[in-house]
Amino acid sequence: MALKTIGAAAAVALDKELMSTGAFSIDQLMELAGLSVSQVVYRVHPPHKGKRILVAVGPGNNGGDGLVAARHLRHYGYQPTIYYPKRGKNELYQRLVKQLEDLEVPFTDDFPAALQSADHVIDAVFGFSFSGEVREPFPAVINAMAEANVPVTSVDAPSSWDIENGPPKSGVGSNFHPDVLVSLTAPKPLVKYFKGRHFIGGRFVTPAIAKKYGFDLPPYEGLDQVVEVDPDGKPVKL
Ligand SMILES: NC(=O)C1=CN([C@@H]2O[C@H](COP(=O)(O)OP(=O)(O)OC[C@H]3O[C@@H](n4cnc5c(N)ncnc54)[C@H](O)[C@@H]3O)[C@@H](O)[C@H]2O)[C@@H](O)CC1
Ligand SMILES: [K+]
Repeated sequence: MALKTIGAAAAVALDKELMSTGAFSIDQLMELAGLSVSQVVYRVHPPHKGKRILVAVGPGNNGGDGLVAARHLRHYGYQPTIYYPKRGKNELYQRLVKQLEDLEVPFTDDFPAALQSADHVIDAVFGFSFSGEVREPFPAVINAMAEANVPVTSVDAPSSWDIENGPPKSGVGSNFHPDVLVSLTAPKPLVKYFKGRHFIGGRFVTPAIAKKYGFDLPPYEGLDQVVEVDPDGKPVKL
């Protein structure tokens, strides 16, 4: 049995459908996506392994998931730091920033320096709308994550990877292999190039939507917002 995936165009259509006929707001979906990411970090990197979490935040909704995850992690007792060089003008992003500021979560302009004192990194730079070559100021961030001595958890996609074809053959991102991936809603085709621990999150999909887009709902247990799966898509029992 192969792991079922959805391509970039299907991911965009599914997202739109949830927010139109599905009657969800973007805030709700982003909150649940970010909550999933925070639960994965708690599982793979519990606080006793080190509380300093550096979050690389991109300009779109993938970045928004990272901002939400950072807020939850702060409430779990971690010490997140945010790198957010291209801030979205959308008021949703501004509210997420305000919520972090009110929790006294620091923001940094120097990603490589912040990485020196981080215990874990969250890559929330790009998700399913990434395409082409990585533009400034993100090449240095991708390179730093590729060479990090601490584990990296990528949100929805390893940033800089092509959603269908995985890591670039050369240049920025060609050596970026994060340790952990949280696929939101459903895995994207790039998962076949990913070798680390793989989780599925985003516990908001109805059985009808999953059927329409041709994937299986993960067998979430109890209160969990995430399921770890093996390369065949079978749940990993802890
Ligand atoms: N239904 C879902 O699955 C949900 C998805 N969400 C998140 O939303 C993400 C998709 O968000 P968006 O569509 O806003 O897009 P992304 O966050 O994937 O990225 C778009 C941003 O990156 C920039 N960008 C694209 N290619 C670039 C390049 N080569 N160099 C530099 N910048 C580049 C674009 O200008 C845009 O600002 C998903 O991956 C997921 O993380 C959640 O927030 C909510 C629910
Ligand atoms: K990402």
